[in-house]
Amino acid sequence: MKIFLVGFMGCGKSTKAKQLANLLECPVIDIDAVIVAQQGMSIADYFAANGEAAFRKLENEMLKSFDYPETCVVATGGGLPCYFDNMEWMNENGITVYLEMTPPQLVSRLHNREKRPLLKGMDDEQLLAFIIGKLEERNVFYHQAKLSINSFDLDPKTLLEEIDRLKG
Ligand SMILES: Nc1ncnc2c1ncn2[C@@H]1O[C@H](COP(=O)(O)OP(=O)(O)O)[C@@H](O)[C@H]1O
Ligand SMILES: O=C(O)C1=C[C@@H](OP(=O)(O)O)[C@@H](O)[C@H](O)C1
Ligand SMILES: [Mg+2]
Repeated sequence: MKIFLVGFMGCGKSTKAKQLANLLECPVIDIDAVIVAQQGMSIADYFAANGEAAFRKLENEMLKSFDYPETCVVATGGGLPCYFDNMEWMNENGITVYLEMTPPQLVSRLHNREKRPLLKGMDDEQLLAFIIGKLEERNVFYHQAKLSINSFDLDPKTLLEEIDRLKG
């Protein structure tokens, strides 16, 4: 079983992927971390050097070419499901889970904005407006996930139970 976690920046994909993988005793793959390791630079530096379009192409290639173990948990970047046929591909190759949060909940989790090039320099008010607008564009992709669940207070055991229920 491959579990793909999707959702907006700050919803907890990277953190929950590690927790779920711990519970399942399986490997965790964070696509952003794989890109950082392969490119030898941070996501922010990659954006600055090559631009967003190049990053989208790279994450698409990485998503599809990675040699996934049979059982694993995959944390995607917040934009990944919204480009090319990535969402469709994840639905064909595993169980997709949308970790949902309200815009104010997301703002409260996004302290480290310099690490995320799309959020660089924003104050709380600008960030809230940005999130509301971007979610409007992105929700159509995120909602293609097999399971949608609010992740603000979600403990990994409950998340795993919900995923197991889905598998039937
Ligand atoms: N349960 C939690 N309670 C408080 N802060 C959390 C919790 N889970 C994650 N965070 C923090 O929220 C931020 C976003 O989490 P992260 O896993 O990086 O999200 P994503 O990968 O979806 O962008 C990080 O600073 C992380 O430390
Ligand atoms: O939403 C996005 O477009 C992005 C989200 C980031 O990942 P996180 O969602 O883990 O922050 C990272 O891939 C990049 O900064 C772009
Ligand atoms: Mg992440």
